[in-house]
Amino acid sequence: MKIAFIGGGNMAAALIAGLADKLTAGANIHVVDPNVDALARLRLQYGVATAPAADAAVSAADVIVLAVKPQSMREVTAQLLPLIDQRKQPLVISIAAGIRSADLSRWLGGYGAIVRCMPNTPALIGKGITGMAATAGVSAAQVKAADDILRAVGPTVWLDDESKIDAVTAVSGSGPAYVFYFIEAMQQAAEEMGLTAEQGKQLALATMAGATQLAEQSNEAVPVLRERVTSKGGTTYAALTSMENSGVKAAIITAMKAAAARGKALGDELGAAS
Ligand SMILES: NC(=O)C1=CN([C@@H]2O[C@H](COP(=O)(O)OP(=O)(O)OC[C@H]3O[C@@H](n4cnc5c(N)ncnc54)[C@H](OP(=O)(O)O)[C@@H]3O)[C@@H](O)[C@H]2O)C=CC1
Ligand SMILES: O=C(O)[C@@H]1CCC=N1
Repeated sequence: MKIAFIGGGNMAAALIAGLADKLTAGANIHVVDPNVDALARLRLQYGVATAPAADAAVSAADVIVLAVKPQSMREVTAQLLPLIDQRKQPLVISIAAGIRSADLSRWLGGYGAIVRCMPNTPALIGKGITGMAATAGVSAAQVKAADDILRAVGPTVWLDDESKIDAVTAVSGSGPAYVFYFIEAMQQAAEEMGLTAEQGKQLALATMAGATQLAEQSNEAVPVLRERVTSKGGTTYAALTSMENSGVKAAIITAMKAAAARGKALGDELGAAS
């Protein structure tokens, strides 16, 4: 399978890391990006082929992964339009937040074979998760190809309705940043209470990983696991009461809804702008 990435930035690099390792030899991956430094890094690390602009290798690809910023997508599809074989209909996978398949299809001359998906950066270490939705013009073989590609970096979750991708974006696409933010807060608190930065980091990371794995492996619901930590009148109760009084849970829910709303707004703005 020949895969062409359009855009070789953060998220493309995370996917390529997983793919180069698991799915296919690096030589079958071609990356297009105007940033020649980024291309040099990808060549060196993963042995992929690269080019500063879309070329014949894109025309020859079985799968084209659109991994540019949502704001660049209109321009990129205009560059790709003359290079894509409309009869062969190679699979187009977009990972961009907000951009809808219907707009991509229109920009690509009424294109049918589009899968929209939302991966996340833990893909870099094969621990990603991706929400996916296929348009009606995607063949069963292409659905499998899309699933194989994204599963090289973690599990996939297929959605019956593309509009749900905005919710996936808010949960798992942006999610790693919330987790890092929480870890940063734990580390800062650790230091303010007299631990070293290294101790704070070690304790916070092990706690995050341990609690997550416990939640995954336990038969009990997450609130039950939380209650198990919370002794009556104890330290956890003091912390959770403080969080509730500060509205932490409500603020997280509001923040995630803001992420989903931003995804929808990007789709509205950039789709309508075409
Ligand atoms: N980062 C994340 O955690 C996630 C990101 N996404 C989505 O992935 C997409 C990429 O995000 P991210 O990797 O973070 O962004 P980056 O800015 O890191 O990567 C985008 C890359 O595309 C390049 N580019 C710009 N114009 C073109 C062009 N015409 N042809 C080819 N390449 C071009 C950019 O070059 P230059 O810098 O020179 O402009 C840049 O290297 C976005 O649409 C985002 O919504 C999805 C899930 C998670
Ligand atoms: O922040 C963003 O817009 C992208 C999409 C999900 C994660 N990063």
